Amino acid sequence: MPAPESPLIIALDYADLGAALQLADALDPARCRVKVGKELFTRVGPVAVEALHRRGFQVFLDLKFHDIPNTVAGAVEAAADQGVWMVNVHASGGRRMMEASAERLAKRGLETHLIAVTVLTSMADGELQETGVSGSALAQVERLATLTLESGLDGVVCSARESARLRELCGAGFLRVTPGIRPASAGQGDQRRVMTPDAAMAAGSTHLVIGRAVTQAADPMAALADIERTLARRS
Ligand SMILES: O=c1ccn([C@@H]2O[C@H](COP(=O)(O)O)[C@@H](O)[C@H]2O)c(=O)[nH]1
Repeated sequence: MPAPESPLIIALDYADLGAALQLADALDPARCRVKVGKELFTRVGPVAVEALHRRGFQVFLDLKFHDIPNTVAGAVEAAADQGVWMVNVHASGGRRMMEASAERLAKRGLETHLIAVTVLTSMADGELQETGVSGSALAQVERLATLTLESGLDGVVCSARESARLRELCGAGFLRVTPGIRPASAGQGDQRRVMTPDAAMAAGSTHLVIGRAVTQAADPMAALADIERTLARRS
């Protein structure tokens, strides 16, 4: 299956495999990728990834590993052994953790993209400061993205609000995978640093992660088609 040109990654945040596959079966693996996150993976395990691979999807395994270097490198290797397209760690786990993970993949010649979460898109400046970070979310994202680049990873998870700055800081080839995408008509829910799909692309995001705007829509496929139309108008 050739890689989709689309930047869209649909987050299959479901509590059971049946619901996730029901949506996956309505999606076209030539037109989007899918994301398996903590809820589905904790309930179902690698079976979810296998079922999506059988359907031809490239899978982003979004487990955001955060632990000591040896443990995270082992988990990243285990994800890559499942053949996932992308896996991630928390950049706040530090340089040695990220380097160990990137080196583990390189040593085995595994082509899974490895990226790092900078600051969760659900956090605004005030909430971040409660955790002991004194500057703004943007300053922390810049710091962690630079560390991620220096540690040899392929890109970051950030908000689309930071995409333009990170393209400048880390180069166009450094992936900017952005959740917190909200069509103009959608509520922000628990997300804080949000952007619309077209604004996110204009800002320089390389990939857009979209969950509830599609999965919780009354008609998920119509919601997705609307997003695709918005993006097509840009090109
Ligand atoms: O900073 C982050 C990192 C990961 N996510 C994940 O993306 C989706 C977003 O879902 P929506 O329903 O579109 O809000 C979800 O799976 C998160 O775990 C994120 O939102 N922010």
